[in-house]
Amino acid sequence: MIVLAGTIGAGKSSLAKALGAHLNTEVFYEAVDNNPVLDLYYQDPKKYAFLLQIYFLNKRFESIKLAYQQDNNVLDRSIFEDELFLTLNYKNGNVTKTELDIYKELLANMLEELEGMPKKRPDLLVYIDVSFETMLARIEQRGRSFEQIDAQEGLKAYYHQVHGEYPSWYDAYDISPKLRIDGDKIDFVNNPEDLEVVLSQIDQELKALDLLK
Ligand SMILES: Nc1ncnc2c1ncn2[C@@H]1O[C@H](COP(=O)(O)OP(=O)(O)OP(=O)(O)O)[C@@H](O)[C@H]1O
Ligand SMILES: Nc1nc(=O)c2ncn([C@H]3C[C@H](O)[C@@H](CO)O3)c2[nH]1
Repeated sequence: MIVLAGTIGAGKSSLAKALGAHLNTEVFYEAVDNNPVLDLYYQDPKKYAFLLQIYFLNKRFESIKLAYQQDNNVLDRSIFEDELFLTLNYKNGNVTKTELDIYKELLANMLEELEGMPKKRPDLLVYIDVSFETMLARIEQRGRSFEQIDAQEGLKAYYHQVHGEYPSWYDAYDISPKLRIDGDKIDFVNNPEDLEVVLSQIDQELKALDLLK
C-alpha cells in the first residue's frame, strides 16, 4: 500500500488518482463527498470536532483493511495524519481531554488490529509538501464552499496551524520508507512531464522494495 500525505489541498487525491491509473491498482479516497459531518464541522468546530474525528477514523480503518488486500493499492491520507488533526482540535479547545483519551485508546486498538494483519504498515508514504500560499490557492481553486476562508472567521488561522504541523510530523514519521515531493514546483496536475517525473520516482522506490518489476 502506498499512502499519500500532506496538508489540505496539497494534491493527494489528484496524485492518488494518477498513481492508481499508472500502477493499475485501486485508490481509496478520503471520505469527503457524502460526509455528513464535514460541513457541520466547518460551521461549528466545537460541536462537531470529535464526531468528525471518529467519522474519519472509522472510514480510514475500513479503507486500510481493503487497501491491504492487494499490493500497491493507493490510500489518500494516512491514519497517522488523523491524529495530527485530533491533536490540533484538542489544542484549540474543540475536543475535550476525555474525548482525546477515548480517541487515542480507540486508535491504539485499531492499530493493534492492523499489527495482526499479514501486512502491518504502508510500503511507502509519499508526502506532498506545499507552501501555505499554495495551500490557500488550491483550496480556493477547488472551491468546496465550506472550506472557503471568507465563509468563516478564523479559518485562515486554522489552515495556517494545520500547515504548520506538517513539517515536524513528516520529519518524525518513521513507520515506513518515505518520499517528499515539492508540490509547489512540480505540477503533476497540469504538466504531463512533471507527472512522469513523480511517477518514476515512486516506481524507483517500489522497485527498491521489490514491489515493482
Ligand atoms: N501539483 C499541482 N499543481 C496544480 N494544481 C494542483 C496540484 N495538485 C493539486 N492541484 C489542484 O488543487 C486542488 C486540490 O487538490 P486535491 O483535491 O488533489 O488535494 P488534496 O490534498 O486531496 O486535498 P484534501 O486534503 O482536502 O483532500 C485541486 O483543484 C487540484 O486540481
Ligand atoms: N478536523 C478534521 N479532522 C480530520 O481527521 C480530517 N481529515 C480530513 N479533514 C478535512 C480537511 C479537508 O477539509 C477535508 C478533506 O481532507 O477534510 C479533517 N478534518
